[in-house]
Amino acid sequence: MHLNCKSGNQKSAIIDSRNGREQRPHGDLHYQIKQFNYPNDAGTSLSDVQFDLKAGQTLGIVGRVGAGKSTIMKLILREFDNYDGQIVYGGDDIKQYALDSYLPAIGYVPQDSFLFSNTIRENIRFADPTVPQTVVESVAAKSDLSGQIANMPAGYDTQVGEEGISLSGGQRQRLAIARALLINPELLILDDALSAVDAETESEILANLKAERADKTTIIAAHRLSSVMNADEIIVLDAGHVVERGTHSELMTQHGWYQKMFERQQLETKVEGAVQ
Ligand SMILES: Nc1ncnc2c1ncn2[C@@H]1O[C@H](COP(=O)(O)OP(=O)(O)OP(=O)(O)O)[C@@H](O)[C@H]1O
Repeated sequence: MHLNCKSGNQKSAIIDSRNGREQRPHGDLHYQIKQFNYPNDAGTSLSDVQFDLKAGQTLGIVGRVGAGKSTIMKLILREFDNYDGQIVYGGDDIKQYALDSYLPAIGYVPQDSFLFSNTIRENIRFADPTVPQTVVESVAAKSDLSGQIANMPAGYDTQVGEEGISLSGGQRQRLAIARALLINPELLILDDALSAVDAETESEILANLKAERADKTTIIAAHRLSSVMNADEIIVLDAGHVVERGTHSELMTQHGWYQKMFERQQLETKVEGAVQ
């Protein structure tokens, strides 16, 4: 089972490769989708989406609501196989890997993650309950959650979920990132996973990830453009197409959606700061 797969998604019948490659994918990720339509959906959800990422690089994906950001990730996560195109990771088509080897190498953090009725510690080390406390503390620190846990009634033994305290949206997101980091994923996918975290905390977490994951790949989909501005490449999607691409500074000279949206968000941040 994939650690963070969204439940309830309509899935096509994906086939686990018999005699599939039983190896963790690592290295370059080549993504080339000519076309993808959801089963039973008349519209085209992705069309001509292409990018290449080397191990250690970060890709940012932005665009309006429903542009297709999550759909890009779903294909990497093998939720659907019925696309025209190819995704090659570590030299092999992702369909050639055994799912049990492939999926545990990917840390997927959605906007909302589930929380078990259990302690903070067990929630973080869900993927491997034998992991020592030092590792749990280390991933909590990288997710900027240590200080918050220290202030909870019983620290890492604090019960959360139905029978315990409830966490704020930002705390839940940080816990989900800690949970994903525990498996030291080759590819970390943050799918609007920092939306409830304030901008300052977000930049601390992103700086930690950059420092700690020098040879690992990260994909960040976000509405807040500050989440992706330090990415090696940013793609702007609209209705399943890539309409702009480049680094932050390149996109800021293109006078397109990215530049306008970035300036608008900067202004909103200033106004909010002045009101507070
Ligand atoms: N399981 C599904 N079946 C059919 N259509 C879907 C499914 N999931 C998403 N879609 C459609 O595909 C398109 C892209 O959706 P997607 O969730 O990838 O967008 P997004 O850019 O991630 O949006 P958001 O910013 O709201 O997260 C939308 O039109 C959406 O309605």
